[in-house]
Amino acid sequence: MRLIAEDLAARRGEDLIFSGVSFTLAAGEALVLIGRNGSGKSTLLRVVAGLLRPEAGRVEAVFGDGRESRPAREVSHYLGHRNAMKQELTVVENLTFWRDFLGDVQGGVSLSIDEAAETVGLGGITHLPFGYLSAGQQRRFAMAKLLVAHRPVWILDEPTAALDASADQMFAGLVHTHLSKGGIVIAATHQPLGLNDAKTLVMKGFEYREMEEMA
Ligand SMILES: Nc1ncnc2c1ncn2[C@@H]1O[C@H](COP(=O)(O)OP(=O)(O)OP(=O)(O)O)[C@@H](O)[C@H]1O
Repeated sequence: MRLIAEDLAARRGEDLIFSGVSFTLAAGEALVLIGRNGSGKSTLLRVVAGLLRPEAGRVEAVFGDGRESRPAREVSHYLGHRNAMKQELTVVENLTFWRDFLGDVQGGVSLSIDEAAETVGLGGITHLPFGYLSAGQQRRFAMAKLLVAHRPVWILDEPTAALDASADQMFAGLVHTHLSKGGIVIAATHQPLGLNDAKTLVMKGFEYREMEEMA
């Protein structure tokens, strides 16, 4: 499978944030978005995830010889700044919802909720309401969401912001395993996350580009 973005443009409110963004990622490849605050990294990730309609262009998952394609959002996990979990529900209830809602794509194999909890280092507390957990524990369970439903594309927006070094290391391991199995990762991150061989895309933001042209 390949992830292909062609000539994407996106608008927030009145402002065109970027245009002409294209990239191709093959199985096992990662793309890291680089750019100052407000340059459009989160906006691009939300477009790829299908959470924001592009102003122009398209982003698709293309299979085999290219005759079959699906919108990228149908094969993607999105881990944004927020955890996307209900505070009142237990961890098991939250992860069960995501497992059933997202399902496994492409005959992939996912982990059970207990296995995923063990993998993020938090086996044994999945019966607790999500809201009872520490911020770091909550983030680790948000990462477990990536494991309970198999989706080949992981879209990650600052996934380890505010986490301790061991959580960084744990998550880098998850990313590495995902890529080694032929997964695709597109991320905005200031942590290395084991993405040393990743492709990079520099986001400049529209105002910045206009200023550069004027200078
Ligand atoms: N909901 C929104 N409505 C209007 N403008 C928005 C909205 N969200 C973001 N923007 C604007 O879009 C631009 C790009 O924001 P975006 O969050 O994509 O940047 P970023 O590169 O991810 O920044 P950061 O590194 O700070 O997370 C910014 O100028 C921001 O003010």
